[in-house]
Amino acid sequence: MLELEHISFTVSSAAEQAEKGILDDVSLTVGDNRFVVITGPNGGGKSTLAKIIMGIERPSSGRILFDGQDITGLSVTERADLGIAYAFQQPVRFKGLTVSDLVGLSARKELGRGELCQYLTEVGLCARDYIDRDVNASLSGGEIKRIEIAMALARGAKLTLFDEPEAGIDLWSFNHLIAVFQKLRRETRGTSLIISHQERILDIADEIVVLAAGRIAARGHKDEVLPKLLETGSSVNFCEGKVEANA
Ligand SMILES: Nc1ncnc2c1ncn2[C@@H]1O[C@H](COP(=O)(O)OP(=O)(O)OP(=O)(O)O)[C@@H](O)[C@H]1O
Repeated sequence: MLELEHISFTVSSAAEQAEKGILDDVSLTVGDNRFVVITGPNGGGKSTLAKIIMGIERPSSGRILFDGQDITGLSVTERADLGIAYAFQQPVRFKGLTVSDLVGLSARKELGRGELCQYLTEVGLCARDYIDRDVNASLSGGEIKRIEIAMALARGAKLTLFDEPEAGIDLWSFNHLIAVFQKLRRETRGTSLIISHQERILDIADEIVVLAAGRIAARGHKDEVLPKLLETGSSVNFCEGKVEANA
């Protein structure tokens, strides 16, 4: 279980010569084997929250507990050892490594060729064409993205964070991606915490969290939150950090 307790994050803004609040008193509990989607307007603080959960950024105040253990002061590596994994919004390209090296490294165990192929096929890549390919600039953004998701699947962490997995992939691959997430949810392969703007990903969620202006504006079962987000007549007051339906 992941518990965020009163997380705030501020940075010093040189331009304004003042502290800028990015996250403001965010508290959130995510149970085991849940499929939770965090959404909200650009700049609302979603990626920052993901980085704080990963250990890339430290909160200015508040605590993070994972399976009851306070991990606020732990490094990225220590958190990875506890079972927290992350698929980046802009995946990194590694020169000199093949796709199979990366997926194998991610699994942290020896993977047979069959297993490697299975992970690549799951994300819509023809395994034969990619398995021995170098991970370099010749791969498209969408291909890199799918390799990154295959790595996350191979890792099989207790908690996997996906930051805008839909970014930069075409419609065909997107359909595959939806199928991958549906399968992930069906097979309850650990907890998935997904940052997304995509309605079809929101629609798979057990729970939707709306983060706006650094605060949790709405949170609940998708059947409750999604209609409010989609309602044509709703007044979505993201700036003040709340989502409300018109009376
Ligand atoms: N280190 C930093 N220094 C200054 N401002 C920052 C820093 N990190 C994040 N921000 C600002 O905080 C806000 C939230 O950024 P964040 O990337 O978390 O938003 P987001 O909800 O993920 O947005 P998007 O949907 O566009 O990806 C943005 O205005 C961003 O410019």
